[in-house]
Order: sequence, then C-alpha cells, then structure tokens
Amino acid sequence: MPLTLLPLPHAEIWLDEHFLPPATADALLHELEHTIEWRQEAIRLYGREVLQPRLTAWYGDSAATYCYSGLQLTPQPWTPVLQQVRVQLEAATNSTFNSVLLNLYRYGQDSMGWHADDEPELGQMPVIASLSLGATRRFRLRPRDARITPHAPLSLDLPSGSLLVMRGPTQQYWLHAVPKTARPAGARLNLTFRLIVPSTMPLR
Ligand SMILES: O=C(O)CCC(=O)C(=O)O
Ligand SMILES: [Fe+2]
Repeated sequence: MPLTLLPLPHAEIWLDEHFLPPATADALLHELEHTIEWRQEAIRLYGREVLQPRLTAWYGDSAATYCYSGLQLTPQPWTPVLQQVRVQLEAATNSTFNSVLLNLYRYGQDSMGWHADDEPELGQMPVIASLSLGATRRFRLRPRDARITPHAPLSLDLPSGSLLVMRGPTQQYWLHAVPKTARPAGARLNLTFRLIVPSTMPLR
C-alpha cells in the first residue's frame, strides 16, 4: 500500500493504514510486548513527580544520545527485530533513523499529551516514522497557532499495521496527542523512529 499525503497547511504528513499485513503486525506486537524492557518513567508535573500514563522504552545506536534534565542518556542496543523494522521503514520513507522510542498504551486510560517532536536533538525538520500495532487509537493533530496555521483540529484513527510519517515543517507548526478514551481499548504499541543528530553545543 502507498503512503498518501494529507492535504494540510504547514505540514507534511503521510499515512498508510495498511503498511503491514494484519498477521505481521500481530506477530510483531506480541514479540515486542514480551521482549522489550518496558519502563514507567516518572515526570515532573507542576513540581510533583508523577508516573507517565504509559510504558516506554528507547533503543538505538550508542551514539544517539540525548540530554534530559541535565543527564546524557544512551539508548538500549537494537534488537534483531527492531533492526529489521528500522531497515524496512528507512526504505519506505527514504530516510535514515538511529533510534526508536516505543510507547505501550496498556488500555484506554493510557495516553500522551499535546506536544511536538521538536527536541533540539532532532534538528530542523525531523522525519518521524510512526508504526502502530494492536488496538486502534485516535491520534489528534492541531495547529500550534491557529492565526499562523488556519485549520481545524483533526483526528486520525491509527489501526494496527499503519504507518504515519511526519516530516518537513510539521513539528514547527502542529502539535499532536493520543488522548485517553472511555471506550474499552486493548493494548496499543507505537514505535516512532527518529534521527538524533549530534549536538552542536559543547558538553560541559
Ligand atoms: O503513540 C503515538 O501515536 C504517538 C507517539 C508520539 O507522539 C511520540 O512518541 O512522540
Ligand atoms: Fe510525538
């Protein structure tokens, strides 16, 4: 199936709802659910430590470090399966990735708040390749500033095996989120492949 460009201003977002056949997506979901070292990270919210409402993991090249709260963090080394998916997504997007962030939404109450993937480590105009496995969840998009990017918010249902690619100016002008849902939802696993570029800032 081909990637199709969504007609949105100040964005380059491509979607292929059937990138992986259902059986392949299912096998990959079960493999990753059981072999990835999942963690529930604490984040600071209004000065308080709270647990993120999802499980996460980070894999990649040892050089793909990033800074977080003054720490320099190194990813876990690629597993053979993640390496295989990386090669497949690099071919499909004509891009290079050196790390993948995995998010496991265990049920409908797990979520991700509004944000852009605009960390300095990703450089200008990052290519983010997002593969979804398992339960279909709603992916929300809205302009950062409706005066600059006049468009209504929108929702995409991302089914198992779907590939969403955000590139070009998308992170600069748009925010995205995966809200909680009151509907019963099983596990959804999302992988976002990224290219971390070496910082131009000297390490202190
Ligand atoms: O789960 C998703 O579809 C989105 C994940 C995401 O936005 C991220 O990892 O930055
Ligand atoms: Fe994101």
